[in-house]
Amino acid sequence: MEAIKFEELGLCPEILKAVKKMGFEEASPIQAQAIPEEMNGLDIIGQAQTGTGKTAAFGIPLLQKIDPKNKNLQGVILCPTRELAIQVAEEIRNLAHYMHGIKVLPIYGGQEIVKQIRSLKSGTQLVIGTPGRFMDHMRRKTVKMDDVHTIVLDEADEMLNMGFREDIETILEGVPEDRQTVLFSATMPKAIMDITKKFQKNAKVIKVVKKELTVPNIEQFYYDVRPKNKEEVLSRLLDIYTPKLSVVFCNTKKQVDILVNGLLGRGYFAAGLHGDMKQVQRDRVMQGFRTGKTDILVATDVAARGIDVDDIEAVFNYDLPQDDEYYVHRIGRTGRAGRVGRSFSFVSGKEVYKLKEIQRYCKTKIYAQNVPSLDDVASTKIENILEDVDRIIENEDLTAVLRSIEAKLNDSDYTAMDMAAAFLQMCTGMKDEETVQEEAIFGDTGAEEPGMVRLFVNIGKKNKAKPGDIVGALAGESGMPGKLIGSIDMFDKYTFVEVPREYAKDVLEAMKHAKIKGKTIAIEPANQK
Ligand SMILES: Nc1ncnc2c1ncn2[C@@H]1O[C@H](COP(=O)(O)OP(=O)(O)OP(=O)(O)O)[C@@H](O)[C@H]1O
Ligand SMILES: [Mg+2]
Repeated sequence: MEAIKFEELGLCPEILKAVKKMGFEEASPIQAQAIPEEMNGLDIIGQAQTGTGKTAAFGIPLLQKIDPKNKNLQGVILCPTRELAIQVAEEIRNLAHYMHGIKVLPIYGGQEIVKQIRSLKSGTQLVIGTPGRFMDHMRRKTVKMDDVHTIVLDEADEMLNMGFREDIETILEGVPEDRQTVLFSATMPKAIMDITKKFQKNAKVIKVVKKELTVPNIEQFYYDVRPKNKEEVLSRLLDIYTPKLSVVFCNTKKQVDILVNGLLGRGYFAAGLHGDMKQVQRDRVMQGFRTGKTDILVATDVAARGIDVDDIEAVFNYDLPQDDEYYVHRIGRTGRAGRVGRSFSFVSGKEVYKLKEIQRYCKTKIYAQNVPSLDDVASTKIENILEDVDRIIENEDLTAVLRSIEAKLNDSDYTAMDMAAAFLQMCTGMKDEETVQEEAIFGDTGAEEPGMVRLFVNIGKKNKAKPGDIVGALAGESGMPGKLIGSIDMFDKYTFVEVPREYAKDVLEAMKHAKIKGKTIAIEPANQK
């Protein structure tokens, strides 16, 4: 298809200017096809692959329809997760950058409702919200629905899924009947298409037709890995492919917590994201990931849909997703807006049949690969370093360091080869990075005394361990008797212990396999709670 320029779509000059500023050169196929139809006021069901600009495809025509002089609410965009609501609001704000008098507000649970009410009252025309919190405002009558002319369901299939459906129905009942209802997603199962009839009038289906549901610029691999080896295999793949940013999907919150601890213990900059975390913490994690302070996001499916972070180069299915659609959305966190990406899925035993089914659903090929050996990892590390060496020798001025090397050579019996080998050894060892990591791992864990780190110990429901037993186990396993006892408290199946910061990492490592009265216990930093 001929590329379509934004200028051909009849947009107002302010939006055209904003689109240029955002670096969009031409409209993506879904934008080219959906924007004109939406501007004609039609109800739309839009389906296009992940990362192909659906947000702007519904955001641009919606902004064009907002009357800046009218300070009432006019448009509502619903998203399944808080992080997505924040991100979509950001993209819409960028699109509205040159438009005056338009106020865009994300509202989601976990944020102070009083603050939201105040912002809503100050003349917000466009709200991007999660269904639960939006409904809350409808009930409190803190949103006025009379002038709402457009409602968008981003990730419509997810939102119309059983879990969200009632909320969505309630919201739609509160919106004036002559509204425009717009649904978008990368997947649109038939069952959902049937439901949409209830909410839309003569909806026009706009499907950017592609054979595969996943984007072709993602290389997809899978590995047969026993559950207990997953963490090790993940580390090897991270070391070999060195993705700038990666997302690792797990099926449970608990697995997210366990894996984050494991990766931190191995010296990676990882952080977890799941629904049991406080909102401030979720925001902090996303912020850290977007700015590259954290380079591995370990998440449940809360991060599977819509999340758009430029440098995600790899997605891992640490656990295979339960639903086929989720595979599409999860791996779609990479390979966005024409970039390349890789996905790695772990299967164990019979799960390979599930993977084959996913493959049929996506109409794509997922290639089997052998788990890389430690030798592979070591040689890749060396190759990468030697590539850096090429680049440095070609591009950088080395006069000053050459002088130091010369001095050392004159001063000793070493050859230049000896020194180069020692440097290479040092570079592959990564020892320094681990010490830098220390502070980042534990942060403020809420320990009473300075210099101490509070660790949670999960002793299991039926384990009748006492504080003394735990301290004993800690001391015995880590081989640091006497040093570990800061304070210890006991409540229900969780207890916590405070240990000196410099030992905290060793304790975590040692306690992975520790047993109290024959039962294994789990231990983790308190700031992960
Ligand atoms: N026309 C365009 N040209 C270049 N980049 C674009 C264009 N439109 C959108 N983008 C950028 O592409 C990225 C992906 O867009 P977006 O998040 O809207 O994808 P999506 O189709 O909603 O994906 P998902 O199904 O994962 O939600 C964003 O960073 C967005 O700013
Ligand atoms: Mg999207």
